[in-house]
Amino acid sequence: MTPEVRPLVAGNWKMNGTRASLDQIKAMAEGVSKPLSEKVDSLICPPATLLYVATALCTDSPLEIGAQDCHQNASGAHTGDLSAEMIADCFGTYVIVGHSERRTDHAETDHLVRAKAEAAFAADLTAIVCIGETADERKSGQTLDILKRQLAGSVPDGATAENTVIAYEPVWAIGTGLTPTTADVAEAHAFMRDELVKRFGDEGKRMRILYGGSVKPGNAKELMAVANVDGALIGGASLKASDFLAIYGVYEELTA
Ligand SMILES: O=C(CO)COP(=O)(O)O
Repeated sequence: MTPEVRPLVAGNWKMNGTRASLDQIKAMAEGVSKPLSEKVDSLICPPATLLYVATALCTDSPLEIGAQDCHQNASGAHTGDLSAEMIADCFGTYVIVGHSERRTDHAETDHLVRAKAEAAFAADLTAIVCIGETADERKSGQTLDILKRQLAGSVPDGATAENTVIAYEPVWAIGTGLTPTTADVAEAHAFMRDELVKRFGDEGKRMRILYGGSVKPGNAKELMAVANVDGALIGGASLKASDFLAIYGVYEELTA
C-alpha cells in the first residue's frame, strides 16, 4: 500500500462471460458495500458485449465498470474497434490499455498504447496502463529496464493520479499460478514509484500501481500489503463474485 493512496481492486474478464455471467456482476455490485467501499475502489472490465448492461446493474453500487481496450482514434472507419467515447457513452469509467495479451495478439507497441491512453483521457476515462516483463527478460536480468522503457513509452505526458493507473503484470505470472516473491514485487513497485515521481512529481506519488498475475484469495493479502502496491488487476479469480469479493475483502484488515 501507499499512504494516502486509495486502493483499487479491478477485475479483467478478458474474452470470458456471456449474459449468464451478469449474475456475478450483480453479486459483486451488492458485495462491495460500505464501510469498505469508502476506502477502496472496485472495478470490473467485462467483454464489450456486456458493458452497457453491466453499468445498468451498478447504478446504485460503488462498483465501477470499464472496458479492456479502446482504439486510439475517437471515431471513424475502424471495423471491429471500440472508441473511448463509446465506452464513456455506456457509462464505463475505466479502460485497460496495453495488456500483454494485446501487445502479443495484436502487436501493440508502447507508442500505440500511449495513444490509446491519450484517447481515454480525451473521453474522461481513467486508463489502466499495463506493463511487465516476460520470463526471458526476467531470467536475463532485464526486468527493471523493461519497466522503465514501458513506463516511458506507454504513459502519456498528460498522466495524472486521477486519469492513470499503472498495472504491473509480469507476463510469466499471468494465468500460470506463479507469482513473484513479495521481495521482487516490492523492488519492482518501488522502482516504478521512483520513475513516476521523477517524471510526474506529486502526481507520481499518488498514482496507483496495481499488481496483476495469478492474484487469488489465498495470496491477495500478502501481495496487497507490499509497499507501493495499490491494488490488484485480477484475471481468472475475478470471474466469480465470491473470489473477487474475497480479494476485495483483504482490505478490511489492511485498512483497519
Ligand atoms: O492478466 C491478468 C489481469 O489483467 C491476470 O490474469 P490472472 O489473474 O488470470 O493471472
